[in-house]
Amino acid sequence: MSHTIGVVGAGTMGRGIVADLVLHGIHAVLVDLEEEVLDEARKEIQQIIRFSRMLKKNLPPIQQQPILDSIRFTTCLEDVRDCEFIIENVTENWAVKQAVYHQLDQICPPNVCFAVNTSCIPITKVAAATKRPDQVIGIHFMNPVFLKPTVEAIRGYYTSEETIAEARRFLALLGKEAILVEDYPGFVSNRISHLFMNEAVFVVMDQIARPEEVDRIFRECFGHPMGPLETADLIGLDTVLDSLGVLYDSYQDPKYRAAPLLRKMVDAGLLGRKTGKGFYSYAGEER
Ligand SMILES: NC(=O)c1ccc[n+]([C@@H]2O[C@H](COP(=O)([O-])OP(=O)(O)OC[C@H]3O[C@@H](n4cnc5c(N)ncnc54)[C@H](O)[C@@H]3O)[C@@H](O)[C@H]2O)c1
Repeated sequence: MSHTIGVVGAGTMGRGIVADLVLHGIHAVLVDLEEEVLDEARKEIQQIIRFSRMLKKNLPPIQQQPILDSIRFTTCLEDVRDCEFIIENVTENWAVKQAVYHQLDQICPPNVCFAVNTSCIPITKVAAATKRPDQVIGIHFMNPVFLKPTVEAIRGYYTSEETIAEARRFLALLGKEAILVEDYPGFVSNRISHLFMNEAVFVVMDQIARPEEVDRIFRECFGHPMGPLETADLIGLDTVLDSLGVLYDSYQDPKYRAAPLLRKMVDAGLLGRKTGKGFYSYAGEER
C-alpha cells in the first residue's frame, strides 16, 4: 500500500518535498492558502520532476501524469486528516506556525507525528502548541530537496525515541538519512550559515566587493559548492530575513542583526530565485 504524507505550505520547500515524495512513489496532500499558489506549485513540481531525471540517475522510473495524479492540491487543511505523517513548511513566522499547529492537532489522529521544517524556530516551542509534544520533531530539509541525501533532524525537549524512529523510517523511504541534533534556535546549520549570509550582505552594502566576487571567494578559494549570496537567493531573501529575526530575538545577540541592505531588498520585492531577482537575475526561471 502506498504511503500518504500531508505537506502543509506549498512554497519553495513544500514544492521540493512533494516532488521528492512522488518521485519515490509516495502520495501527497499539499495544502496552501490560495488556489493560485497551488497552481504555481503544480507547475514547479512538474519542472522539478523533469530536471530530477537529468540530475539524478538512480531515481525509480516514473511517468509524468500518474505521478502528478498522486498529489492532491488543496486549500483545506482538513484534507490531511487521513495522512500518516505531516511535514509542515509554512512561512517562517511564529504566529503563522502556531495557528497551523493548533489546527493540525485537532484534525490529525493522535498517533500521527508532526515534522517541523523550520530554519530557526525551536521545536520545543512548536511542540508546546500541540497536545502531542512527544510526537513533534524538527526535520530541516535542505534545498533542492531531491538532491540532498541528508537532513538535520532536531530533538525537541519532549520528542520521544519512537518519534525519532518514525522520522528515520519516513526519511528512509526518500533515501535520506538524518543527523540528529539538540534544540536551540537555528540548530547547527542555520545558526552558522545565517551569520555567513548576513555578513556577506554587509560586505556588499559596504562596497567591499560585488556579489559575484563574494561568492567566487567561497566557491574557488574555500571550495564551497555555492557562495553565501547565491545560497540566500536560493533560500529566499524574505526567509533569510525572517530567520535572522528569530535568531536575534532568541539569543538577544546583536551578531544576528539583519543587514539593512537585506531588509531593503525584501521591501523592494527582490526575494531571489522565487521572484526572478535577488543578488542575481534569473530571467525566466522564477523559483
Ligand atoms: N527556503 C529554504 O531553503 C528552506 C530550507 C529549509 C527550511 N526552510 C523553512 O521551511 C519553511 C518554509 O519555507 P519556504 O522557503 O518554503 O517559504 P515560502 O515563503 O516559499 O513558502 C511558505 C508557504 O506557506 C504558505 N502558508 C502560509 N500560511 C499558511 C497556512 N496557514 N496554511 C497553509 N499554507 C500556508 C504560504 O502561502 C507559502 O506558500 C520555513 O519555516 C523555512 O524557514 C526553508
